[in-house]
Amino acid sequence: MSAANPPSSAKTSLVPPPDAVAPVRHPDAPAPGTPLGAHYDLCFGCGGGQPHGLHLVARAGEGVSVTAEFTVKPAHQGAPGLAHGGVLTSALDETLGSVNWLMHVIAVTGRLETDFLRPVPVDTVLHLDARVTAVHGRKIYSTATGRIGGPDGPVAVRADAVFIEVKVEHFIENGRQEEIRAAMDDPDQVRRARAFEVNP
Ligand SMILES: CCCCCCCC(=O)SCCNC(=O)CCNC(=O)[C@H](O)C(C)(C)COP(=O)(O)OP(=O)(O)OC[C@H]1O[C@@H](n2cnc3c(N)ncnc32)[C@H](O)[C@@H]1OP(=O)(O)O
Repeated sequence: MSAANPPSSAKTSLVPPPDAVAPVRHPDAPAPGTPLGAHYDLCFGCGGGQPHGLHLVARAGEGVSVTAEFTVKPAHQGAPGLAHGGVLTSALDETLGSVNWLMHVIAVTGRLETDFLRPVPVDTVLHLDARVTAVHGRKIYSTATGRIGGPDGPVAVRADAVFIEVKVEHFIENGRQEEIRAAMDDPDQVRRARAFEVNP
């Protein structure tokens, strides 16, 4: 797609087309309850190497779903004492991004639409839940919620998304060489696979 010729809104719809199919869990996907770990140490969403990142921790769920937690820190404020909306959207984006690994697919966010239902104070644990609802070619349709006060608490944020499956070239051609080289040299084989689409 060229930047000068963006897709029409019909092409970026969050509603799966009628011939979309159900997502298929990869046979080697981690068992429900298994922590997924960071896909990249410097990822703003999940990496341990980002001091002000979200440090989001995700676990495999049933089917093609994950659960995750993110604790809102003072560095994540927008209004005094409240989480910034963009940060909450990042937490939803990261959780939705991680669920694609259960299909052993590498995908990037194409479209993400967030509803903000309740304010989220600093120190709150946001309990996230994301699942893939449908797949159509390279398009992956998914949905996520973020609850406060516990995993069964009220929904504070929710999002619907379309992720687009990409090949390793997406990162190699568009990323900075120094980070790409470092990620490729990562001794953790699973993390390397998740970043670069090579089945371990
Ligand atoms: C590795 C895990 C990382 C996880 C981190 C958390 C997730 C992220 O934040 S990823 C970072 C944010 N996202 C990005 O940077 C993506 C930037 N965008 C791009 O690189 C490109 O536009 C990209 C790859 C999405 C699509 O480009 P391209 O590969 O040329 O696809 P293209 O052939 O135009 O479209 C393929 C299909 O996707 C659809 N599509 C393309 N863009 C969108 C969009 N924005 N929304 C919905 N659908 C779209 C097209 O309509 C087309 O559908 P169909 O097959 O039915 O015709």
